[in-house]
Amino acid sequence: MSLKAVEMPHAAEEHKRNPGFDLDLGWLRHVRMNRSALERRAATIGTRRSVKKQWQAAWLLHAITNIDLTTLNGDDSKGRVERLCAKARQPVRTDILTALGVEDLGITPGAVCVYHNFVADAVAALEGTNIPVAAVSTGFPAGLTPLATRIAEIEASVKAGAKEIDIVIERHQVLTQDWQGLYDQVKAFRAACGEAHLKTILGTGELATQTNVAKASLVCMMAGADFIKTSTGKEKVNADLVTSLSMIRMIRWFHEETGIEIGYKPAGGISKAKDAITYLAMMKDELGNQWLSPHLFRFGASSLLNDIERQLEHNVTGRYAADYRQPLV
Ligand SMILES: O=C[C@H](O)COP(=O)(O)O
Repeated sequence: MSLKAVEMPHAAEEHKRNPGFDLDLGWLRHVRMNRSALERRAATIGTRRSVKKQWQAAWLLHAITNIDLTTLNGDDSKGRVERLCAKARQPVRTDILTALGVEDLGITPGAVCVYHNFVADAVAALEGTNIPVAAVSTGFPAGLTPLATRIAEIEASVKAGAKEIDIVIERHQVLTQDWQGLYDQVKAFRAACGEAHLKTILGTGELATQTNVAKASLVCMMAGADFIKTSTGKEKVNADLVTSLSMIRMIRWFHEETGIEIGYKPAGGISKAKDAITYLAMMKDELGNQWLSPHLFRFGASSLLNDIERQLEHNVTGRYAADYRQPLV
């Protein structure tokens, strides 16, 4: 099998960061999302092309590079975080990689994502790799601790070695259309991040409308977000394709107006390899190939990698799952 045509991107690839812009309420007034139109479009994603067998493994290997390998549980421990980091170092069994002929590609996930208290343990466990540690800071998952506490939390996570900070916004600011309040907070979070990249979690399942999702996305990008992310994984409704379309269309619009490429991170409930391929197809169709790179696209996921590894094993043993004959090239 040849996997040469699929470029394996490097997580540390140089990329122009979002410098942030003024809050433009006039632009915000033009933002409207039509849920039925989004639903119609979402229903077509992944249905127009079929992935040939030999490309399935390539797409899945690529998807691994997009994963923020995550553990965010109340019973997390140093041992669990170290096991997760060991998995990040070797995300797929060597015998599977050898059978695929890709043992030399050095495939690793986009980041390891943990609570602040485990950042130092993760950094130590990943020493000698180029896998960054991402921290969920700012009172995750509700984001309702005092602002000064949240800013101090970001600073502490950066000091402990986090290269990426996933913050949560205050959902009520969106529900009451307090765009200035949201902008000011995200701008303060961006300043506290310094060189660390800022991902803004919107908690989309709690934002009531797709227009709210789109407006919150835009405000976060104006305030300097490097990524916009759907969910904490703790809301009742987490990532889905309809919400993803609202967000990535705002990424497209922001890029058209400013020239700045913002990353997208769907998170929560994405656990199947075939869903990963559907998301990649959506990114490719809506934003183009460059948005498949880990510096512009991540899955926030705790169990997706396990399913991808299982599917790769099926692939090398020639047992192709029927529902796996899916979209793409
Ligand atoms: O940001 C990542 C999510 O918390 C992970 O959610 P998951 O456990 O449903 O994959």
